[in-house]
Amino acid sequence: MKLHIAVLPGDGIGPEITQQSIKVLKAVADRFDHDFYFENAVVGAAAIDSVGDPLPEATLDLCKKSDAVLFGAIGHPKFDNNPDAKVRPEQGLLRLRKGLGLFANIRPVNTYEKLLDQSPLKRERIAGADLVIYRELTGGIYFGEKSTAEDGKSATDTCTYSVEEIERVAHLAFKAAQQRRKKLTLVDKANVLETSRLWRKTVKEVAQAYKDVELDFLFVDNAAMQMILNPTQFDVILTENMFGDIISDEASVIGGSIGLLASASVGEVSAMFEPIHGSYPQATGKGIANPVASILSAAMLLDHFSLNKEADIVRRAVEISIQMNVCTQDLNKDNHYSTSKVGDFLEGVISDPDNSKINNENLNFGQMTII
Ligand SMILES: NC(=O)C1=CN([C@@H]2O[C@H](COP(=O)(O)OP(=O)(O)OC[C@H]3O[C@@H](n4cnc5c(N)ncnc54)[C@H](O)[C@@H]3O)[C@@H](O)[C@H]2O)C=CC1
Ligand SMILES: CC(C)CC(=O)C(=O)O
Ligand SMILES: [Mg+2]
Repeated sequence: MKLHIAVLPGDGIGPEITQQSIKVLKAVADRFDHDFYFENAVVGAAAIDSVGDPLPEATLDLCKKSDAVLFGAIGHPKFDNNPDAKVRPEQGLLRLRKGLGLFANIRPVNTYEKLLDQSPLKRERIAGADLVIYRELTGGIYFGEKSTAEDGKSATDTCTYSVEEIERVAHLAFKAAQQRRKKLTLVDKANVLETSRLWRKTVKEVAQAYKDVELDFLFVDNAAMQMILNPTQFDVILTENMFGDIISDEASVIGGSIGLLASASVGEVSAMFEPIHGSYPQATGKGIANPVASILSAAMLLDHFSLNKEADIVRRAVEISIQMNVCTQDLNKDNHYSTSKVGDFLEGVISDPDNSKINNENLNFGQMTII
């Protein structure tokens, strides 16, 4: 398959983790005879520094004409520490999501046996957790009108949702639930927010077309608690933009590190693949950032184009690296590997024509024979 992939490394650890995903995708392309073409563009603080705009037109154009976008992360402390800055890196990401119509952000959360004791949560609470968050991505309070009073003494952000915005992401979430354990939990704050009441009403109506899916509801404050107390109760979580942003970072604690959590942002036309974490500025250039969230996002890219065998191999390689402790310091304190060494290892596993590691029973996971 021929794929043109726009690469937007962004800021902080963005470039170093994205580089590992490209290594992995190139290894996949070599092994399976695909033609993947990569073209870079600037976004975020890097784009503000170079052209004064966090999402230059050329970047958006490249993304629009590419088959997919691989996104790193944006954000820089010089903006985080300056509330008066009018032009900000995060605007680049929000405009990109809006400009590409990426209304659904899909964030899978699972556990690895080897890491069950790495989580601050007890093994028995998290073992078997396997959920996916469908986060609405182009509406809600992040995109509503904002203002600050002239005297600087008050500020406003508005949260707006339309039925259509809710319906389109809800359909995707219900379809995902049908392919999984057939349970969908809507997370909202319908006891307080008008928009949440619209979500409940609309999602109940959408549910009529998915009678095989059990629908339940949780207020977001309770959901935040349940995520930690009993994450195995969840299958598909559907929620609005800001709640999804928050509970997915929280959910990353289950797996052991936010450096493992991947996502796909999809719309009618475009698709972008991005780790859920940010630019982790403290780690920039130190080789300590976990590249796996980005690499698993690349696996979601492969799935998006129905390259499921290829995506499985990438996920399998990640399992092997975790099983063999080939991990960055967030997961392996004593004997950690650098960001690029983890990438090299995964590239090696994927490139091995004999699948010696992939098919090695001693590595102790379910059988998967790659032909
Ligand atoms: N999608 C994006 O580009 C996002 C950008 N941001 C931006 O990133 C900057 C930093 O924000 P923070 O709140 O510190 O969030 P962050 O996600 O960058 O980092 C929070 C913590 O998570 C851990 N972490 C994150 N990525 C990791 C990785 N790959 N490997 C190992 N550990 C990792 C680190 O302990 C870090 O201190 C800000 O400017 C923020 O606006 C934040 C979230 C998402
Ligand atoms: C700019 C932020 C909305 C990015 C973020 O935290 C996310 O998408 O998870
Ligand atoms: Mg976030």
